[in-house]
Amino acid sequence: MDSDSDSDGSHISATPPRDPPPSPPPPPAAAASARTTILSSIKPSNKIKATATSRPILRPKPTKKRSKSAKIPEPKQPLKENPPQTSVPPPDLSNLPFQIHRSTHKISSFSSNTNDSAATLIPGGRLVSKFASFSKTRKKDLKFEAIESDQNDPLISTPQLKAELGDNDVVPQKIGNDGVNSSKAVKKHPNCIGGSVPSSSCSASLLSVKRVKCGSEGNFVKLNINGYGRKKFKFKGKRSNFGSSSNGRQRFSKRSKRKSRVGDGGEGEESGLCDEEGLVVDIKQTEKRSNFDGGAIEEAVMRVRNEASDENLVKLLKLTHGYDSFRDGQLEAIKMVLSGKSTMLVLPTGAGKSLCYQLPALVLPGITLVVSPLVALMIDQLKHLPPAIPGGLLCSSQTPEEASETLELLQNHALKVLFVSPERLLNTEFTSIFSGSSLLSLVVIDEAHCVSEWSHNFRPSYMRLRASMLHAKLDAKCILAMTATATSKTLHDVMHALEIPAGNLIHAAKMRENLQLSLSMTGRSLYNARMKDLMTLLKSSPFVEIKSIIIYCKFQSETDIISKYLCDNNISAKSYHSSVPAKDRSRIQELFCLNKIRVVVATVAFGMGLDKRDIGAVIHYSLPESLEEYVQEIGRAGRDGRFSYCHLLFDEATYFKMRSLMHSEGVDEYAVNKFLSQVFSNGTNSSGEICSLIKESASRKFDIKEEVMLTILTQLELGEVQYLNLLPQIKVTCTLNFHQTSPALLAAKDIVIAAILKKSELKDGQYLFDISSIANSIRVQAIDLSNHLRSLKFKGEITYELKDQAYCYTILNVPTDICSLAANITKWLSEVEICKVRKIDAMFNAAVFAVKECAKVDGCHDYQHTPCLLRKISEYFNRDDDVDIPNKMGENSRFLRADIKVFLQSCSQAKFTPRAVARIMHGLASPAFPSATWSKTHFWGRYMQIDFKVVMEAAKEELMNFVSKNAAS
Ligand SMILES: Nc1ncnc2c1ncn2[C@@H]1O[C@H](COP(=O)(O)OP(=O)(O)OP(=O)(O)O)[C@@H](O)[C@H]1O
Repeated sequence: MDSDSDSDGSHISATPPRDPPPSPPPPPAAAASARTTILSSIKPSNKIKATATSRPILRPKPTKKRSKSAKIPEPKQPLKENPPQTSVPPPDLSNLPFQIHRSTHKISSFSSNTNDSAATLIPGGRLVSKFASFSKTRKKDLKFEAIESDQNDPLISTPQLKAELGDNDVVPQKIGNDGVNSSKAVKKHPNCIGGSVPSSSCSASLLSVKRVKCGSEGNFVKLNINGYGRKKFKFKGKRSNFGSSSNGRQRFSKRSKRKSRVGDGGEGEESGLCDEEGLVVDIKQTEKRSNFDGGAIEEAVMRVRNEASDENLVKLLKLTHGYDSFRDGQLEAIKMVLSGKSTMLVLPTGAGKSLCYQLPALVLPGITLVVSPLVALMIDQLKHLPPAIPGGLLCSSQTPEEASETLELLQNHALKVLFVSPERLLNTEFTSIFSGSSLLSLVVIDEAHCVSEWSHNFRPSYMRLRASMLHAKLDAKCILAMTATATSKTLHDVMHALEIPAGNLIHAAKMRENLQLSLSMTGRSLYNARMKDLMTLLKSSPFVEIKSIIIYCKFQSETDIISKYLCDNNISAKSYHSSVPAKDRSRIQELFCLNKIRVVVATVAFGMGLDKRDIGAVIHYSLPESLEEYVQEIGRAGRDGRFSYCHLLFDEATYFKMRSLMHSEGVDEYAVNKFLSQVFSNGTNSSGEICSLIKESASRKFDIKEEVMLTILTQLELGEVQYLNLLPQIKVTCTLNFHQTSPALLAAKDIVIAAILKKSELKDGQYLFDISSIANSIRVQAIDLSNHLRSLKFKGEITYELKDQAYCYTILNVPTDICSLAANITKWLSEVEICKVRKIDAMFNAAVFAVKECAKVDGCHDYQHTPCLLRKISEYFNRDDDVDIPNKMGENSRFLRADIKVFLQSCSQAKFTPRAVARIMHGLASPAFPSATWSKTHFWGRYMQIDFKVVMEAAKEELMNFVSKNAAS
């Protein structure tokens, strides 16, 4: 396929040229003058009002009392002392599932040794190692902007905060609660909070956890994720054991989520310090930790084991987490799990789902395995484990040594909680640890909606998480599935896959009541208008007073433009998306958490695993893809229980663009057919030979996105007939050099090297070979071969480079009828595509309803539509997903067929499918038709407003005409 040619004839069309591209945002001066105009009309009202202009202009309200300049944002005051200044009556806080307290303490930072990355913690209070809080999101694809597959990528950068903030930002002198000057506040992994952790012996006996032998550096596991800061953790200052805080050494620890809520629980105000990963350190909590009574916990655990009564559980909660009571749904979920019942738990964002596995993990005899979709999330959750619960994680970025250290801890019963990605379950070495071992007590599926293709965030790797597989491979006795956002259809699907009985659903997904939802619609394609509206919004009350804001955008380019625009207008802002280097993303998150950046302008990549409690506003600069995404993102605001503000700016043009994007993963039966033929081209092989499919080239060849290929492969493994067995993905093309021993000598004592010499091609003195074919020739797993090469490299014998990430599998059954299999798979994928389109339609319709149709009763007024949006959200989550949602798409255009015809003539050398043509007409890039080439065509994105299916139908007809004409001539 010649997809790189852009025909000269593309300028000929039946329609006039498109609108000119949007002009850049106004210069700061212009914006400033606009601002002056707006400010001159300030009225003492905080309501958002429309001006006489056609575009809604949001008027700022003067700040009643501001003690500091806008540059140094004030910390929010305690709610009780300073209720939000809004015309909307503050919510009835007594209804909140938690009490609200605010810190009046100064936020400051402290120094740390930041170069090490780490991850596993074991009882004994040693910091096993430490890691940065953020990982790289590899995919640029919008849909998966926030999703990091452990299998695929995530680079975790190590923060260099001290260097980045400069010494001024470092607060090295901290006086411990015991009065001792702990001049070096050494950063610790929070799951191993130095002196504040209970005595190891108590913890170990309590949990029947064996202490692991440790070297001079203590119980240490290195986890230098993805090579960042690949240094051993160097402990600065005197290391203390569990309970050693009693020796007078003050420890600063990251404030865990539960710590922050200790303050909430009415135990006085927090003392907030920020550590270099941006998490607040709470001295009071550290005191709690140092008072941590392992013996008491052990007794409380025993009592719960004897009788899981409310009283016993509350006592345990108090001892482990410091909370006085459970929140809605928690106690019920914990009791279900403790009684061995698989449970589906739906709680809103920030409602405390983690606790529902943390306590059972402590009480249950075996290990709790937590499957999580993002490495960033795993890290976050590991950090927030209470000190009594030793945890670890396994991810693909670890070296084999690091991973085997964690595995050793696991097998030695030194871990109670282990975080893994779903891809880990492809690893038979890993799953074999559990099968038939009774090692595992509980499997937790975090973000369980990812299991369902009807969710807003379906992950192919999550498909693997079916009860049958979990029982068979892991010997899982009990499953806890958790999510904050799932429609009835998604829930049904997840519960079906995980075999959770309907009666075991705990659904307390009522939205938090401290979020005020407002929205405004901007004029069509008025890029500048939207930008100005945003600026006006930020200069208006209540946003002008808010010190911590996230602005969500759909496109990476938007985040860069907006953050620059805000900076030009004296608002400290940074853009955040998956193309920002991992290290910079880490830094941005840190600075945001330190309140050194007021606004983060981000794609969906930002937020997951972020527990910044004082985010006062979330602004959507463009429409979220679904109400699920909207709910998830606004859920970042107001985690401290304070009144917080969420504004949605939207417009029709962006809706059309995004609706088009919902079709970007669709596939044709033709492509699926070709793909399946390639997958099964090797036929069955009883010896279980490894087949591999290089992701990038296959994706281009079949014009199917990588994520979709994986979905198909997973379906082939998990469908009614098991056609294949997926193996972990690896890079298959290897270029190798020998260094110490001669190749022949090494081959004589190493079977792998012998095979390489036999099967590789010698090119410029380097040996070039395919990992899977070498593995097949000596009948080892590809992953084992890679590990073997790694160890030879470690010994200095060889160096090598790997490239070409590939899907690996073994074929179990070859389908008798590939065509009907392809038809079935395509039908299923097209239903998924329709479902995504419905989701964005539902989002758009809810927003349009609020703006245009809301009768402004029940408390809605001006731009503020909390009641009606909440109603729409609730209806959406409770109704059947299959209902058709009216949409604004055009049914046809009289120029469409003519334009397609001209386009096909002008690109006669390229091979198109109807979908490929429709994508180009909708301005959608695909692996075989990249935007770098095809966006140059005159027709790119011209028919975005015509329903994709209609364009595809027209393309099909024109292609048939074109082919028959060519055949005739
Ligand atoms: N019973 C409780 N009392 C007080 N605070 C609690 C309680 N349970 C949990 N919390 C706190 O609530 C916060 C949010 O908890 P958690 O991170 O588990 O929420 P979540 O439901 O997983 O949110 P998300 O869906 O955004 O990941 C944490 O700071 C946690 O410590």
